[in-house]
Amino acid sequence: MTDRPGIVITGASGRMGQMLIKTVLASDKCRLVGVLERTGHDWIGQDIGTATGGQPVGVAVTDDAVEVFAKAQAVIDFTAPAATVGFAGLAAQARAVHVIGTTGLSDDDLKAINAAARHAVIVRAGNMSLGVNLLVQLTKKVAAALDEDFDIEIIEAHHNQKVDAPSGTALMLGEAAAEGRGVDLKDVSDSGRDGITGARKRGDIGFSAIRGGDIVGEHDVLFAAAGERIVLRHLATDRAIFARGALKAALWGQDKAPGEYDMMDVLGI
Ligand SMILES: NC(=O)C1=CN([C@@H]2O[C@H](COP(=O)(O)OP(=O)(O)OC[C@H]3O[C@@H](n4cnc5c(N)ncnc54)[C@H](O)[C@@H]3O)[C@@H](O)[C@H]2O)C=CC1
Ligand SMILES: O=C(O)C1=N[C@H](C(=O)O)C[C@H](O)C1
Repeated sequence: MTDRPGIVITGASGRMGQMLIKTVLASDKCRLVGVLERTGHDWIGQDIGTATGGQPVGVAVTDDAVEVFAKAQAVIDFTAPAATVGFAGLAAQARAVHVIGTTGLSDDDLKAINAAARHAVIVRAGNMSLGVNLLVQLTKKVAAALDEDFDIEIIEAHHNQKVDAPSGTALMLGEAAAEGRGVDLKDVSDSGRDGITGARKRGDIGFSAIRGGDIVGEHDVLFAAAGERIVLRHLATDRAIFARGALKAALWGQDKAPGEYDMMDVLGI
């Protein structure tokens, strides 16, 4: 039984942290060997089962990443950019697969993550669900088939606690649309319109973000031309879809060579 990979979950009390812990505990393909929270959090030292209102599971919440990563074959990390960059170095030192779901990463953060991937397997994606990763492929195909008579707009909606915009998923979709069109997203991205913006520039890829209530995550890719519109849509109604994808990535990464991978690699699509 001990050959099942040991998994550490970071951000144990977060929306995704709690869903990931549930998913790992319910799986017969892995073991939960540690859960991490930020220093000063009320749950530090408590059993994660009792902290979440259930029976003890024999895993105490810790704030010591070095100690807990040493027990891990994989670290699944949905936290915040500064935390994730630190964890990338520490997971690489422990030679643990690092599955990164955290979004809002800067170019410098991405460089640091890429450097850590020289020593260990990192799987990173702004969205770990099967549906969104298929939508990314569809977006690339549709964008390649249409010319700039079709304006591309990406509209996303999330809960009122989300701190980054556009969402990681919206950026994945934007990158896919830009790739399909053979352009660099940095040159055509248009987000945060406000005031007298002027007419829409032909060829731009626009982003709009809605924040409200408990929306789990909704993404539309709109191709709008004179006289017709195509809308590609993904609606997430349960965070379990992200947790399932992340666990799949953690298991997939066990026999891979060091490097940075994404969910397309994991799903083989
Ligand atoms: N790639 C994907 O499929 C998905 C990505 N996300 C992303 O995951 C991230 C987290 O989302 P939520 O769970 O909704 O946020 P949340 O705010 O509910 O949870 C984040 C948790 O990380 C903890 N944390 C922050 N710094 C830490 C540190 N240094 N050490 C240990 N723990 C630390 C916080 O205390 C908190 O418990 C966001 O960036 C979000 O966009 C969310 C859902 C799906
Ligand atoms: O913060 C969230 O909740 C989500 N974040 C990811 C993103 O930024 O796209 C994935 C999902 O949409 C939920």
